[in-house]
Amino acid sequence: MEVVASLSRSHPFHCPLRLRHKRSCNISQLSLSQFRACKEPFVGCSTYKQGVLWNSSTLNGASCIPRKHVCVPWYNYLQDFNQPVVHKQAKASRPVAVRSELAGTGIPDSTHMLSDITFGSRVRGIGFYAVTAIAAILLIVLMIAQHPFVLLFDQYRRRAQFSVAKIWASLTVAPFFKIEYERLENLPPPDVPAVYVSNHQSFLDIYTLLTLGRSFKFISKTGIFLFPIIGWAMYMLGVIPLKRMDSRSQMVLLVFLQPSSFRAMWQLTVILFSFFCSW
Ligand SMILES: CCCCCCCCCCCCCCCC(=O)OC[C@@H](O)COP(=O)(O)O
Repeated sequence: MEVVASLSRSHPFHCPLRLRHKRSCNISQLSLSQFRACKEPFVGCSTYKQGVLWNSSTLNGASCIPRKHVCVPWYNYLQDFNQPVVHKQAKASRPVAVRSELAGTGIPDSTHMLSDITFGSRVRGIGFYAVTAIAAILLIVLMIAQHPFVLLFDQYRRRAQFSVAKIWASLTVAPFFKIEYERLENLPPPDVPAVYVSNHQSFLDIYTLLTLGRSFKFISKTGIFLFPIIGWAMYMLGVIPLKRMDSRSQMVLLVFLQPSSFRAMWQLTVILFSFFCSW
């Protein structure tokens, strides 16, 4: 997993985080762009052209898949926070190589065939989901119990809930992956408002980010809130819902990202996933 951080549009710097599989050298890449929106309000995206595919059947290894558009830069949306510019660029294509591959219609040399999925990989995939489900079922009780107190004493940052989420993510990841953090010191302090953009090459970036133990305000598509337990946890964590194709919902998000908005006042850190850039 790799993080790209930038404090200004002209002077980006890199602070990679790597998420390695214990048995292989495959790396799940994630890139984030971080900006102190209070000083220079803009949001950016990664320029990575390689996607990394993970699913329950391929936990034994990641398959790099080419992506035509990792994201469309958000600069055009947010050049002026007071007057957001409507992006006229053609809609970027969605990364559908995963589905194509499973349907046997993927890019020929991009991924392995279904027949390559070993029994061991299947077992590991099932094990991963079993561990994450059991951990979630146990920990959601704790989250529900402490939620009234969280709302009373820490309504905005919800640190206690993020601590539980960190435990959940750590318990899930530990048996299957070894997370190596590099240049973590380049990240701003937790109480500095910032916007991070993840290229969301796999769902593992969520686990990895949660292990940092920071009170991120994730942006999520609304459909995920419907998942039992995970959706409840997201609600209690204060995850911000976004209807991707709904212009009103998009505008609400843009207002939320303004430096003068509540985000800056609350000293929050926002996580955006880059697929939101390719509406
Ligand atoms: C005790 C249990 C604790 C559980 C904690 C759960 C914390 C979840 C953190 C919220 C992260 C939500 C991020 C969702 C991002 C998102 O919206 O992903 C959608 C993408 O995939 C692509 O969707 P699609 O293009 O439709 O395939």
